[in-house]
Amino acid sequence: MPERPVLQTRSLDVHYGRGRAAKQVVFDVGFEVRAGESVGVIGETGSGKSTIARAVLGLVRPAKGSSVTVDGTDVTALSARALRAFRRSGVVQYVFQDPLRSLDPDLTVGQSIAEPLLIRGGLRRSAVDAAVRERFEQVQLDPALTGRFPAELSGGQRQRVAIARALVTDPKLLILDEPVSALDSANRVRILELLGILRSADVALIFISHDLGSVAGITDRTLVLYHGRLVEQGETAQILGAPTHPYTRLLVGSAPTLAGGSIDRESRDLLRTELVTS
Ligand SMILES: Nc1ncnc2c1ncn2[C@@H]1O[C@H](COP(=O)(O)OP(=O)(O)OP(=O)(O)O)[C@@H](O)[C@H]1O
Repeated sequence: MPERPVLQTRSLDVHYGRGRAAKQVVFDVGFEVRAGESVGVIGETGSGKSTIARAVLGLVRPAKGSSVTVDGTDVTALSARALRAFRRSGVVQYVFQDPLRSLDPDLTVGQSIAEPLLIRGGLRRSAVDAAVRERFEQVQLDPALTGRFPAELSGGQRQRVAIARALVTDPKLLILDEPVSALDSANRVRILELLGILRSADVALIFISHDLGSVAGITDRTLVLYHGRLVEQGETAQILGAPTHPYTRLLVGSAPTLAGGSIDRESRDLLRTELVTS
């Protein structure tokens, strides 16, 4: 394993809004992800999972004193222009829950996969085409689909295209935000298998999910967020098998309800009582 983590956050605080309207949603979050590692991020709706991902991409500005270092660069210290260049470099890529959000409906899927390389520039057209073909193969898509538009594909195929597009810049860090939750169970399994294959490719993965079964299947370590705070982190088997924090115990105990996106009111009330008294 290389010495330097691909991602390191320290004292990460994020607020939304300004002045009196400012609301802190992430508090003092610190963690690392290394090359080849797959890290799950779990926590109920609104716990700050996507906000942390946005901070890694420089889409939200963390508070002073926070640091988010990606491949040796502290993104919190970059100017707006340098941040755009950082995102264009493709060192970090983000896959959304709904691939229709990340794919341009007016581009064929082949064009969509090529786009990040064309934006970054510096490659001949033949090299771009070869990279698109290679990624199609890597995500096990039929090459005959290259000329189709996103609307002409199934949800599972579209998510493969979104993953291929994310991989085409050879990212060091791939953030997957609920990548399987919009899919039916057969496609969900296929995409998880695919992500399992990608794990060996030395890409660091962050896998944000409500589905603890998926997290158990493809991550080495897991971070547990509760109201914007990192309450527990460790090996996934330990976190899901023998959680120590009361919130994680509740989350794991109510796993089936989490599939719906949020724990129920009764559990939440119980949790509050437990946390206050723990
Ligand atoms: N652009 C925004 N402006 C103001 N508040 C926001 C914004 N985006 C998110 N929030 C708030 O920040 C908190 C954390 O939201 P975030 O989307 O990071 O949670 P999450 O854990 O990813 O939730 P989910 O599982 O529903 O995606 C929530 O209270 C949310 O309402």
